[in-house]
Amino acid sequence: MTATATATSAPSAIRVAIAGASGRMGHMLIDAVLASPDLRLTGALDAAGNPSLGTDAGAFLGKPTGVVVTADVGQALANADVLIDFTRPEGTLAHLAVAAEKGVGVVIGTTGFSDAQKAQIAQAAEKTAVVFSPNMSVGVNVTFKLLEMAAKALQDGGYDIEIIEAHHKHKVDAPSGTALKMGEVIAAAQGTKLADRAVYERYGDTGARVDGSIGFATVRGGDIVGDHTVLFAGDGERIEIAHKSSSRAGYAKGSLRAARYLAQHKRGLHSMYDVLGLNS
Ligand SMILES: NC(=O)C1=CN([C@@H]2O[C@H](COP(=O)(O)OP(=O)(O)OC[C@H]3O[C@@H](n4cnc5c(N)ncnc54)[C@H](OP(=O)(O)O)[C@@H]3O)[C@@H](O)[C@H]2O)C=CC1
Ligand SMILES: O=C(O)C1=N[C@H](C(=O)O)C[C@H](O)C1
Repeated sequence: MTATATATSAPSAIRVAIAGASGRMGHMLIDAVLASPDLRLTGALDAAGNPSLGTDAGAFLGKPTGVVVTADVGQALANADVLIDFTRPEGTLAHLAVAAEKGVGVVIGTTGFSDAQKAQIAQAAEKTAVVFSPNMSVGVNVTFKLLEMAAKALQDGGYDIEIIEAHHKHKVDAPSGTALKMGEVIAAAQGTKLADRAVYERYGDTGARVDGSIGFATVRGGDIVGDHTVLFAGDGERIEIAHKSSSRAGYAKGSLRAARYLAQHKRGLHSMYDVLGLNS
């Protein structure tokens, strides 16, 4: 989706603030919100020292919005129903703490959280509604479902599982949040835990592959938006389940669906499965 026109928002529009406003996802999200009549951009947040601070959030599109990019979380959330946050874990957690106090819903797209940080998100979701997913695209979430099915069906067939992901050269976390989630989905479908099976590195005299392990391989380069392939390697055959993003539009579109979903919820930790009705 590339939004081309600025829509006039309805009086009842959901008021949306964007964190990471000048980032790759921030720009996609601002463009998408401005093109959605049922949403209104009311806040834009970025890191202290970011060159966009003090400028109009729509300046990069040549579309003034009247919303000025700020590093002040309280100011960015003053008139917001929902915050959409694609920043870094420490930024997201700081924004979430303020949003939880104000009862502002939060869509968290940021990846790279530790287990302790994920527990903080769950705690904040007792006060406000949160959608937390390492991938907002409908296609990736359907891919998770396909992986659940494949992992169950192939469990006793001696298939070795490897997850290969590729992203642009600016990405700072590895493996991607999506790749980790794929590993979790597969492990859970097989009645196990990823932590007991994951192999994140191989180098030198590794020995033979450990049966039942789930291997991860990471590629970084150029402007690759996001590719994920899960390989089930058996005797005499291989199955590959892959998703490839050629644009960030799918992530933005899914995030807006999550924002609309949050406008109907007061608290609780929700996933994109909840938003998309994929739980059954
Ligand atoms: N769930 C999903 O569907 C998707 C998730 N992602 C995830 O979203 C995140 C952002 O990705 P992307 O847009 O490519 O990254 P960018 O680096 O392009 O943008 C991040 C933005 O957040 C700002 N930021 C960084 N640290 C902080 C902080 N501590 N407080 C406030 N703002 C901060 C950056 O400002 P500055 O440049 O000044 O540091 C920048 O404006 C990543 O974790 C990525 O993995 C990405 C795509 C899809
Ligand atoms: O950093 C990115 O770009 C992306 N990050 C997410 C992840 O870590 O899974 C989602 C998507 O793959 C793009």
